This record gives sequence, C-alpha cells and structure tokens, in this order.
Amino acid sequence: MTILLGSIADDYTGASDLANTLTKNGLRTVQTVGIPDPSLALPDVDAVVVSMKIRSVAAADAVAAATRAERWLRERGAVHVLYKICSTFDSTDAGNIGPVTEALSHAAGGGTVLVTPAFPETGRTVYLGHLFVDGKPLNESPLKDHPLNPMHDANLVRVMARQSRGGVDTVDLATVSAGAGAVKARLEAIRAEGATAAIADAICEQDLETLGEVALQAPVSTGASGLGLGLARALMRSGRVGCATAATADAMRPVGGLAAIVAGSCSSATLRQLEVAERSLPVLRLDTEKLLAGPDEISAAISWAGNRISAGPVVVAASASPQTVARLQSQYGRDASGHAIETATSIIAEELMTRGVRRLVIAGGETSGAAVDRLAIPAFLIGLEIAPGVPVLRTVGNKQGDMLLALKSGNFGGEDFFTSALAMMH
Ligand SMILES: Nc1ncnc2c1ncn2[C@@H]1O[C@H](COP(=O)(O)OP(=O)(O)O)[C@@H](O)[C@H]1O
Ligand SMILES: O=C(O)[C@@H](O)C(=O)COP(=O)(O)O
Repeated sequence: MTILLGSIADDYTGASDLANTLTKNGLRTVQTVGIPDPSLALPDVDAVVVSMKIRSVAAADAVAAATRAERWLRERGAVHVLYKICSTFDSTDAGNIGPVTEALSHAAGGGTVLVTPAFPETGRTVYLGHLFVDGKPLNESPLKDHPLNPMHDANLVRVMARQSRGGVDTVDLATVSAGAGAVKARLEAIRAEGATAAIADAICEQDLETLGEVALQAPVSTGASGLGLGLARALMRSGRVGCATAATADAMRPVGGLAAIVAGSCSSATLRQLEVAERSLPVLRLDTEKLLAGPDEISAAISWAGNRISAGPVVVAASASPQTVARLQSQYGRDASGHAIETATSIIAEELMTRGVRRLVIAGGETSGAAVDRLAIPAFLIGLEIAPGVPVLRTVGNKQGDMLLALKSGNFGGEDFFTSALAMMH
C-alpha cells in the first residue's frame, strides 16, 4: 500500500471527522486505531488517518507517540503529514499542539508549519489569529467549560506560543485572500524570522483551498478538518490521486445486531442531544458520584441496559452539566474523575457488545478513545456522513465481526443526532 496523505489525529472522534472530510473530497481513506499491527490487511487507499488518544496526555508522551506514527506513515509513502487537532484547539498551557508540531517539523527537516483549526462547516473560523466558535470568541463559547481542556483564550498565537519553544506568527486573512503565492511569501518571511509555526486565518472553504495548496508543498501541517479539505482538494487537483470513488457504499452494508448509545461528552451539544433522545429512547443517567465510589453503579447500568436492549436501542450517559462536573472534579480531581468515568463507559460499551450490540454510537472524544481501545477495534472504513464531522464507521479486522460505529465529537451534530445516527446504521 502506498499512501499520499498521512494524518495523526490527537483523538478518535477527530480522526473520524477528518477521515469523513477526506472521503467526501475524493480520497480513499482508512482510519486506523494507533499504528496498525503488520498482520492487519488494509485496503488500498490514498490517505490513512492514525487515531491516537494523545490530546490530554503529557506533551512528551504525545510527541513520542506522534513521532512513531509519522515514521510509519512516511515509510508507506506519505508525502505530507497533517497533525489533526481539534477545531476548538482543545489543549492546556502544558498541551501538545506546539510540541508535536515542532517535533514533526523537525523530523521532516524543519521549517515553519502552517497551522489552522478553521472548520467553517461547523462554525469554526479564524480571524487575525483568533478562533471563533459559531461567531463567539473561543473563550466565550461552551468550550470555556470543557471538563479536561477548558479554553480561556481565543488568541491562538498566545495559546500556541505558551506550548512552543519557537515563535508563533500569523498569516492574516488579507494575505490568504490574495492567494497561494502571497501565503507562500508570507510563510517564507516568517521562516526567515525563525518562527516555527504560523496561525493562518480562514473563514470559508476558498481560504482553506488556498491554505491546502500551500500546505501540501511542505512536509507537515497542523489543523482540523478544514485544512484536511484544502489538502484533499489540492491533491485531487494535482492529479496525483486517481478518480476512484470513495468506497462509502461498501462501508454502509447492514450488520444487524442490537444498537446502543454511550455518552461521556459533557459538551453543550451532547447535553441537548440527550434531552431530545429522552423523548423516544430509554436513557440511563449514570450517578457519577457512585461511579467513582465503586463498581456497583457499573453493574447496575449493565443490568438496566441488559433488561431493555432486546426491545430496542438504549442510551447510557455519564454526561452532566458544568456545575455537576465541577463538583465531582473538586472532590476527585480533573484527571482522576475523567479517567474513572472513561473506564466505566468503556466497560459498559464492552458489556453491551458481549450482549449482541453491533451498532454503537459513542459521544465524546476521550470517551470514544477509551471504548474503542477496550473493544480492540483495529481500524475503520468510512461510510456516509450523519452530520458535519461525524460519519458512519465500519470496523476492519474486528474479532467479533463487522460492527457499525459513530464516534461523535462532543460539540457536533444537531439536536436529533442520536436518532438520526441510528436511522442510518442497520
Ligand atoms: N459527570 C461527569 N463529571 C466529570 N467528568 C465527566 C462526567 N461525565 C463525563 N466526564 C468526562 O469528561 C470528559 C469528556 O471528554 P470527551 O469524551 O472528550 O468529550 P468531548 O468530545 O465533549 O470533548 C471525559 O474524560 C469524561 O470521562
Ligand atoms: O475538530 C473537531 O472539532 C473534532 O474533530 C474534534 O476533534 C472534537 O473533539 P471532541 O469534542 O473531544 O470529540
């Protein structure tokens, strides 16, 4: 297998979001879970997105994991590697967007890396280096209350500089609007000043096409699905990719079995989606205090779900309001409570699979990472899009047989997302 575009995604929902964008824009794409075992038979593809669970780990661990994945991708032909980060730049001052970007750039010979989390289709735009979410500065958006990576600064130059060794500069919208030549010239000027990263403005797809064209001429870029769109379209225009239609229909073949939804995202969109799901589906709200106190709450949840699942899809959710999350975190700590709840939701997902679930929707990036790891799924093919950024996924090489999954980024999807997803997964 020779691939053209490689990506290392810092979480699993983000990986499926990017894989969806690449597929929609014409690239045959596979999403792997970590670096695949050599025995795993992967289809012939143009792009591979390696999912990693490194968004919230120590920067040194993220650098080590991402560098290994980069080597694997380059050995299989990747001419460009995109570090897929969240479109809301989720990270802390000790976060790894800066360190991983610098490490990947160093491995590829150095230079200034183009960085943009813009993803206009989902309301993420960047202007003068500031990130807006649905028109609100990042620090005023629901991301200010994220359980693991609360975002309190919309100025991405400052955010990234706090994580980086080198300097961070900007490519402003006027330069992007002037076209690829102007962006290239600006990047060269920034490189001459010695900055290692340049945050590029983008408010529409045309900006991303320009940025993708420029990014593709360098070995590394960092961004969200919007930059993926630009890279994919630039690759298609370059004629380096054949005109094979992406194999989405094959990925959508029915798998049968039972269906369930597991939610650990506390993002405002997920909280609303759960309220709406309660109108038509049985929903169990986990008692997270009890969950942290011992195993009884997990057993109770499994038995609740086991009693209902043969009659139709069930929903099990740890998700809670920012106030409830803050209370739990003040008692147990942010990382400990997040980790314990991820473990609990992944055990519940595994038990549901043992009881015959073959169609599974998981809400939340960290939540999805923990569950997919526990289910030991090696890779996914990309099916149809349920909502912007969320495709149906079909397992590849799964020991329990083929399953359909949807890994929903916390803030993605309309309010009826859960029923829409189930309606597409047969
Ligand atoms: N009730 C709760 N209290 C505290 N933390 C929670 C609660 N429910 C879920 N969490 C944790 O919040 C985090 C949500 O992150 P994630 O799954 O990535 O969602 P998102 O996609 O919205 O960012 C996970 O670590 C999860 O275990
Ligand atoms: O870029 C995005 O917004 C998503 O692909 C993503 O990474 C979201 O992360 P979670 O909200 O943690 O799922």
